[in-house]
Amino acid sequence: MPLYKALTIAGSDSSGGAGIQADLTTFQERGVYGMSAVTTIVAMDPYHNWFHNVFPVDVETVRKQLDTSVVGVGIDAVKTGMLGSPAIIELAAQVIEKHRLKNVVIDPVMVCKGTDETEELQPENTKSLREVLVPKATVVTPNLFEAARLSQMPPIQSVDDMKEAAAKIHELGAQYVLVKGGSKLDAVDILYDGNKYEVLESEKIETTYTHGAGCTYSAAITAELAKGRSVMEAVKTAKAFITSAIKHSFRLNEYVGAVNRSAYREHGEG
Ligand SMILES: Nc1ncnc2c1ncn2[C@@H]1O[C@H](COP(=O)(O)OP(=O)(O)O)[C@@H](O)[C@H]1O
Ligand SMILES: Cc1ncc(COP(=O)(O)O)c(C=O)c1O
Repeated sequence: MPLYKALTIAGSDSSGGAGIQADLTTFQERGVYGMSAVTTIVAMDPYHNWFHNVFPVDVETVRKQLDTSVVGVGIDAVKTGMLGSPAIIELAAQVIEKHRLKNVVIDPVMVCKGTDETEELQPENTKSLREVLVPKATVVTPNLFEAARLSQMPPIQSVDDMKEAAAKIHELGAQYVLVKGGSKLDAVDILYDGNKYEVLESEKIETTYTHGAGCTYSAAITAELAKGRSVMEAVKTAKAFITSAIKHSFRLNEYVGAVNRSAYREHGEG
């Protein structure tokens, strides 16, 4: 069997549900070898309402990690998650450009579930994401909040708004835009390639245990692209994978529940 390799450039989620922990376990579930460059460390405060503290890693340390996988090993696909600072966003864009990386999935993480989702964690990153990194994406995967920020639209409230946002984000230079409706818009996602809107639907699951959903979804897309699948095939497989992971999600504590990345292997789509 050929060995397919994927890289995640993302934050570490100390609670294990999202971030690089989600990405590497998803790569494993999808049969792809995973490597990582840690950009930030997120710690949740168990004494103060699960408050998220974000500790950035310095740019040179990120650069050395990227050299390890990109130059030292070689990769078939890459995804970015929480990047921590404009300097790290720019570094990721430079590495993609310099090494002509293919199969680039940009998950433009701006908020964490379990926090107030109207509160953007690092607003200074949005400008760099729009201008520097999104244009390099094979696929960019914003949720509703992130799609509004990237498209500079007011809050997104309908599937038509999602389509409008997808078109505006496509104009930034991304090849495909995947806007995720999530629990607010009936788990409908819109995939736009500049010509056609594909509507991806799944059953909406009544749960708040969705920590790690976005990371897991974009990591599954990345793994499928690493194996040579088309964007459409990759997104369809990843949608089935994340729907099963949400269906079988579990409680971590009084604040949060995480998606279950072994669910698709254990239960299929059921
Ligand atoms: N309650 C739910 N039931 C089914 N699918 C969901 C639910 N919530 C989110 N999803 C789906 O999970 C994937 C990740 O989306 P979302 O949770 O919006 O990402 P993020 O973690 O970036 O906010 C998308 O396909 C979305 O439509
Ligand atoms: C390091 C890191 N990346 C990404 C996220 C976003 O996670 P989700 O997949 O739930 O949107 C979080 C949320 O806590 C995080 O801690």
